[in-house]
Amino acid sequence: MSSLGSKRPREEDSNDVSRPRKRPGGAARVSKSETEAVLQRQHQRAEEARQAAATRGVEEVVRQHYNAVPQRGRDWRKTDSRIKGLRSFNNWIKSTIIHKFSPAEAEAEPYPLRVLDIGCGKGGDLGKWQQAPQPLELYVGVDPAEVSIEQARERYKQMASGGGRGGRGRGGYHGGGRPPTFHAEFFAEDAFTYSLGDIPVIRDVGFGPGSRWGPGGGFDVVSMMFCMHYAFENEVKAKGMLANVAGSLRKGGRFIGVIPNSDVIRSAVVAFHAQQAKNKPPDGPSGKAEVSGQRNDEPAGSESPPYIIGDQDSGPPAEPEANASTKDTTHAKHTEGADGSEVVPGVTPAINVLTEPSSEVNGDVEKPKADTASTKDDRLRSSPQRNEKKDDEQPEPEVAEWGNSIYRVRFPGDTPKDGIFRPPYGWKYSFFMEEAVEEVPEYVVPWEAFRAIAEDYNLELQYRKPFAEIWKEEQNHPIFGPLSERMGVRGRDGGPLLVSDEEMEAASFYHAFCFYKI
Ligand SMILES: C[S@@+](CC[C@H](N)C(=O)[O-])C[C@H]1O[C@@H](n2cnc3c(N)ncnc32)[C@H](O)[C@@H]1O
Repeated sequence: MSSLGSKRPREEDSNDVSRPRKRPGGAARVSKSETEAVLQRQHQRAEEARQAAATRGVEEVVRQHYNAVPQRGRDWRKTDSRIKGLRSFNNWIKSTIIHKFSPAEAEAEPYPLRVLDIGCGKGGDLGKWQQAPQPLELYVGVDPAEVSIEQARERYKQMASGGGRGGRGRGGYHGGGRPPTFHAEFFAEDAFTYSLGDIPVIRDVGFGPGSRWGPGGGFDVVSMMFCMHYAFENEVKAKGMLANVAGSLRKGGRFIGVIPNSDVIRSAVVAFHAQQAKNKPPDGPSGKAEVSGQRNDEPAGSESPPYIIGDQDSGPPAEPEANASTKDTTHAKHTEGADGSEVVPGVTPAINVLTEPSSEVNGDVEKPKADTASTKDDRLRSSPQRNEKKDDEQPEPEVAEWGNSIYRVRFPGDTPKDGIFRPPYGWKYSFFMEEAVEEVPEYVVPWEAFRAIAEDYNLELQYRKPFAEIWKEEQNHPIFGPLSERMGVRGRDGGPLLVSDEEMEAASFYHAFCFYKI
């Protein structure tokens, strides 16, 4: 498997072979120098382990987290889950996006789809693809969490043996019921670091940049549900991810997905800074460096270089991040803009001001580091206690944090005052979602910057919408309306919404998108 960026880490053979213990009393014959040597080796090993843990990549943290998420049965998810409304709603959104963007282009000649699901997890979307309006012939699932991949394989096998539940008549779009009509393969692979062109079935279908002289990829749809934000740790990963997406798609193919909405993040961050300014004593400077869309590694006051797409070291222009309501028209360019202080309608997260150890370096603000997420305990440290300042202590910087009893977002350090994240990579926050995500590091995907970079890969924006708007627009659709009832988003016969306000606020953190490969 070739690497897109770095070299594949080799799995070292474990040297941890237990030796037989010395018999009792044997220690007495070990000399002092031998004991010292053993202690020194132990010390060295402990130090190596500490260093390994400190440098453990974010991908490793994410992989381990998803591997450890228990697989719960559908009955549990439908009855015992505290967030069953949110689960149903998110599944309905995914089904709707899959349905909307995998129709036959030439209705007269429908052909079976080839779908690549990057970050497929435990195969939760297999049933949705089974129920897509256009039949599939091939589904390829890729995810670095090998336990999840095994569970996805098992799920497909169960579907193939007719063991799935639900189906169109019983539970909507996410069960199966009928054996799948398509062939499926699953691979444990990091799709941001390694080229997917090395996976035999993907190579067979077709993989490559493509040009007007030759073919590109052979997939009709690449799907990335709740996954792409992990790629924005750095430029190499984000572009590695895009090279895999674009390399897999045929001309005219679609790239669909859902991710956290940077407009929501920006609104929350801007509101946080506004609150900070209000709390500031009226006289005198705060002494705090202001982060206002300037690269963190530049001296304060220097001008940002012009943004060149694809240039390793350039950030995007002070991006007027798009208003999230792009028109749903094929090939429509995303043109709406919004000023930096806009708050996404209907989504004004409550901001908590917590304190955190300083990330300021020499008056400049250090960009969030790509290290592991802070622990839940860190997160729950109460602000009043930490605000107790002794006279000789420097005031601790405060960090943006918001959420409710279901979800929580928290930046570990400073954030740009205008909510514009430049450069567009590496803006880490920790994310907690009840029953689903335990304090995993995620990265802001600054939308306009991402859209511009995607164009470099011949991916043109076709659709982008926040979840809440999708619900508003599609709830009475002749297909998606009844589907929402079958999936438990609302009661039967146009009954009440079964998603609580807190669940809807958590869902409103996300938006969905579709790009078109030109
Ligand atoms: C929130 S889960 C979503 C799973 C599934 N798409 C869904 O919607 O239910 C995010 C998934 O992204 C996967 N992921 C994280 N880093 C990845 C990478 N480098 N390549 C591919 N998948 C990745 C995780 O392992 C995890 O399964």
